[in-house]
Amino acid sequence: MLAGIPWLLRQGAGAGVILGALAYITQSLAPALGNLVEGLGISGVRLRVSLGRILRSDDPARPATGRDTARDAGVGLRGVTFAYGPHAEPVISDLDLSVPDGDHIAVVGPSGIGKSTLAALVTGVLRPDAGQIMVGGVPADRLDPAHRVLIPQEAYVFRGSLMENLTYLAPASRDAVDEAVTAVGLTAVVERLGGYSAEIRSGLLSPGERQLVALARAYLTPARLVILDEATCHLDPVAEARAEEAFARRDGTLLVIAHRLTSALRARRILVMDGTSVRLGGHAEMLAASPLYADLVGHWNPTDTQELVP
Ligand SMILES: Nc1ncnc2c1ncn2[C@@H]1O[C@H](COP(=O)(O)OP(=O)(O)OP(=O)(O)O)[C@@H](O)[C@H]1O
Repeated sequence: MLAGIPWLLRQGAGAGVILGALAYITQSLAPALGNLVEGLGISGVRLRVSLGRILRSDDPARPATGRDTARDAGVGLRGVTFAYGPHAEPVISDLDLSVPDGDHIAVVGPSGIGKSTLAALVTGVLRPDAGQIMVGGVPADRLDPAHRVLIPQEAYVFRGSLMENLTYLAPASRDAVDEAVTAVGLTAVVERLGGYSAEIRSGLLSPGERQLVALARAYLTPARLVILDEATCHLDPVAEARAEEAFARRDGTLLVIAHRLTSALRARRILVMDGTSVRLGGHAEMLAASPLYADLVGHWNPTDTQELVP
């Protein structure tokens, strides 16, 4: 998709790392790349250099940063097909999907089936080879980034104060920050660090704590379409439930790429991607309609912390 992607893949960057980083670029974090301190599964310096090249690229395939205003946070896909190259097998094939404004959907499926790719398409980071993706009546790649926020698995924090990290995407009052911190379950971290003026530096935060910061940062934006792409995978199940429920209570549409089956049970509807078909429905409906989902539920032990990889 981008000139830098093959280079990044050769350096060992996974799809999630690349998509997450590109999503952050389209979410206005580009100026902070120079201060990127951690959250990367590969060499931060090498990734930074490559992303710098991508940002300077005149490649027309580069992610769009549109400015169109959505009328709501509904998502519609019609006949969407996407492959990672002209000769590659499509990851998404002729997909139709309608997610009304205010819906809460969990996306479930085996590793490598295309869940992050779907998230990147809806976010406008990737463009479909065929078909159309609309958010609130606007093509996804022309949407003003302020209308949606993607929180990828790789949670980025930056050199600067905790407050700067939390309010990077949108300015917020102290009360709003307090509310977001309480809602996603970041309070204990703020207390441990000694308050919002604490300086964030490499090694200070665990992966789970970085995810909580990224979640609170997203919670503070006005975006009404929120996409959590395994954004809580480093949290324990209780912390994950708290953070996810905070976003479910928030006004707008929530798409959760599920890391644990509990995310599916919390959602209003479940999108099951199993390679041959994509089905959408409630828990009971999916149990009856999707052998893959029934299998996942059948093997699920509510007392353990197993992940959603069949
Ligand atoms: N940048 C890329 N270039 C080429 N192929 C890619 C790229 N990113 C993803 N893929 C491939 O596309 C397919 C779907 O990947 P994707 O990351 O969307 O799956 P996923 O369901 O999110 O997986 P996981 O649950 O492991 O995160 C996989 O076969 C993957 O190897």
